[in-house]
Amino acid sequence: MLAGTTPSSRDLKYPYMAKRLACMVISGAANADCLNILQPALLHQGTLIEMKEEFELLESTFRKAGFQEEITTYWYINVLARIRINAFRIELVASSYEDLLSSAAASVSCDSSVGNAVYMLPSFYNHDCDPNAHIVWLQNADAKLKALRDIEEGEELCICYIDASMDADARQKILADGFGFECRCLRCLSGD
Ligand SMILES: C[S@@+](CC[C@H](N)C(=O)[O-])C[C@H]1O[C@@H](n2cnc3c(N)ncnc32)[C@H](O)[C@@H]1O
Repeated sequence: MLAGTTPSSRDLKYPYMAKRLACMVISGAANADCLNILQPALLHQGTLIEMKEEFELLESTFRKAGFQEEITTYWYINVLARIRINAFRIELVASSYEDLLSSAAASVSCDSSVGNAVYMLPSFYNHDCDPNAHIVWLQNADAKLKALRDIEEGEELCICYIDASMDADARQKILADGFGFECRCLRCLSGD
């Protein structure tokens, strides 16, 4: 797991996590290729330019601090592209599992997460606007998978990446803008 407390601006979240990973790689605490197994986000040209500029700043900071150069622009962009669609917002559940989808929707809207992290196995769960499972955090940053209904043997486990209470157009827009895909789940295909 790659974790970090949330910086004040949500926009700073992903570069912040990438910088933490860079420090872990330089110190030998993590392998440089530890996120390579995860699917990367498709990045627009403007985003790539921003990331290159961020990396130049990071590189000059490391150089001033006397670190040998061990990471490259390519590495930095590769990491950010993976963090972008695989990071989870950690929201501790107060006391019960009741009404998990409402709780997830509330946490998305009020930005009350206690941090963000990338988890390897949960990163492989695809999205569904009518999910059969949900990731929860109880006392700490250990992610638990909770079934939301009975699940048939062989049925794919899917979680919802966003607030499922929104209408289909709003959901599609957020998934396209934030995750770079057109949702093809049954609920979206039915227009609900
Ligand atoms: C966190 S990854 C999920 C795991 C990924 N499918 C894999 O094989 O590693 C998120 C990516 O999976 C794909 N994906 C997930 N749910 C989807 C859905 N409902 N419709 C279309 N693509 C989806 C998209 O490419 C999205 O950017």
